[in-house]
Amino acid sequence: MSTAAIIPAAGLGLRLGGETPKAFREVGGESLLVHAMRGLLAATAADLVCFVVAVPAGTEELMRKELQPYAGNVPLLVIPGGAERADSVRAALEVVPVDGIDCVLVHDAARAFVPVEVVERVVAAVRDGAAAVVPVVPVTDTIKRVSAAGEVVDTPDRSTLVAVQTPQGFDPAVLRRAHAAGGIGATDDAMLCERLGVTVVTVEGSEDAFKVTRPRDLLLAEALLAERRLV
Ligand SMILES: Nc1ccn([C@@H]2O[C@H](COP(=O)(O)OP(=O)(O)OP(=O)(O)O)[C@@H](O)[C@H]2O)c(=O)n1
Ligand SMILES: C[C@](O)(CO)[C@H](O)COP(=O)(O)O
Repeated sequence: MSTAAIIPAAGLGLRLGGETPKAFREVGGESLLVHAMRGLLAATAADLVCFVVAVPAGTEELMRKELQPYAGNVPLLVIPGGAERADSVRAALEVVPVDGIDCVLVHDAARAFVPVEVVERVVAAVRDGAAAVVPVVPVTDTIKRVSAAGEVVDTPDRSTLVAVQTPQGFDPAVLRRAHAAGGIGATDDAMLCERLGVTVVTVEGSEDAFKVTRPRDLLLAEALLAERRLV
């Protein structure tokens, strides 16, 4: 059986700023898009990659041809994104084949530097029978719930909190059912599965799987790549 990887990369990157869409911002001479794909391919965790991108209509095939050399023989799909991240993932689910695929990874292009071992842990957990799997890291700040007025409502016990990353791994049928049920405000795909009552399993993530969101994250990404080149 095979693994299909969906790489949501169609965001506007508003918090990052700049003219170039976030997924195409380069770090170490390569785009976040390519870095993200490399991480999945290094874990031999993608037999098909579907990029969901924000490019001018009709240029998807050109983008696919530009990306294909980085993917070797792994077939690529490139499709336009949707208004929200969940819409982009849902669009990918409509083109990713059903037959022969027993694991779907959904991996943010913005989390371009996820270590191979995290990807491997996610895939292994899906292959071990988990319907939904998320990589997580401990929370280091105290997190408080606040009211609309900005007043603290309560402080969840930090030991019960984790920060969730990608790639998230799924049984394809469960992920499709979760997206079909939909619901607004889902900031990750696991959340849609939770709404169906699906058990979501956690595996150890990594600080290196941070999400490039703000300008300072690009500095961190450059430092991370430099560090990796030293070892
Ligand atoms: N409509 C959208 C929104 C987001 N994404 C992707 O989902 C991932 C996580 O989203 P985020 O980090 O929020 O990216 P942006 O939405 O681009 O960032 P911002 O909120 O700052 O605009 C990114 O790889 C982004 O490209 C997507 O494919 N389609
Ligand atoms: C999917 C995600 O990376 C898990 O932490 C995160 O929810 C994406 O949020 P964003 O606001 O779309 O960056």
